[in-house]
Amino acid sequence: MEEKGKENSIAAMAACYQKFDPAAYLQYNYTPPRADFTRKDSIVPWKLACLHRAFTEGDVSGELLVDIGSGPTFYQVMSGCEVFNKLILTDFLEINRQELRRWLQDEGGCSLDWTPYLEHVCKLEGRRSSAWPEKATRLRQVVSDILPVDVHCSQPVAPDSLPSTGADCLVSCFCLESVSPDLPAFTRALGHIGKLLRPGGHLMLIGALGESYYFGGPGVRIPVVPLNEAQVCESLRETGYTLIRLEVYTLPQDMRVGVDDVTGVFFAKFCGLGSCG
Ligand SMILES: Nc1ncnc2c1ncn2[C@@H]1O[C@@H](CSCCNC[C@@H]2Cc3ccc([N+](=O)[O-])cc3CN2)[C@@H](O)[C@H]1O
Repeated sequence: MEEKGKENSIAAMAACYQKFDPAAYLQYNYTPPRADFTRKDSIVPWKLACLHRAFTEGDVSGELLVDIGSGPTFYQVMSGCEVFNKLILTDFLEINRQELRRWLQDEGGCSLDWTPYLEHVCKLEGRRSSAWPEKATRLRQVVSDILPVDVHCSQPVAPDSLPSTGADCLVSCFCLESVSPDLPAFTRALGHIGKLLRPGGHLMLIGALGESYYFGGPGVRIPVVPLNEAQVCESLRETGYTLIRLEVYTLPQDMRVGVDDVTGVFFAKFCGLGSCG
């Protein structure tokens, strides 16, 4: 696609996000049935289990974890916040960065109660679920910044906002495929964020399979580039990542609630350029 065409399709995607509604988005995806902690086959417990295992199996370490495209959610860093002493959250929209700030400042007015998530991750860690306030304190302590990000820029975050050596680990959930007009744009975005990672660092990626749209609020239909597992792995291989593990969740019928046409979710753990370690 010509340069002008690429710019136009990315600008059109950015325009879709101007009506994104964090509260509605959280309601659609982060409440039952998709976030039902009493059900083994609910999506959110599956994602939290993947993240817990990936962060605690011994090969992931360092100082700095960066979450790319945090949206208005924290679940994706509730395991990583125990491993890293510094955590940077990022999002494209100020409205999402505000939502993150509201919870971090613990001043009330948040759109979602994260307590059941904190309790569940405590249990995954072998702790009592009543230890959730300590986990909330830990998460609030390690978050050092909430930055604007644009994965379509060759430099997705402001220069000097990360150490020159890069992040030790990146996590990104449901972002790249939801902001890329097509597969080449998805692959380019992957390359852009890969430059934020130190050699041998790790990338944890959660994304939607077979999704062509989702609702980011009432009537806010946002296009998504439909991906299958092979395309995800090919894009990551092209970008120089080494696959450590790929896990796939297929949505049961009652998890298809009309807010998107996603058929599956993938969790992928990768190691960046250079030796894994
Ligand atoms: N250029 C950009 N660079 C970086 N971030 C950007 C950019 N543009 C927008 N953003 C930022 O990226 C966005 C991230 S939210 C994207 C939602 N992804 C789709 C949605 C998610 C979801 C969740 C759960 C489940 N499930 O089955 O449980 C399924 C699904 C599938 N549907 C948003 O925060 C925006 O602010």
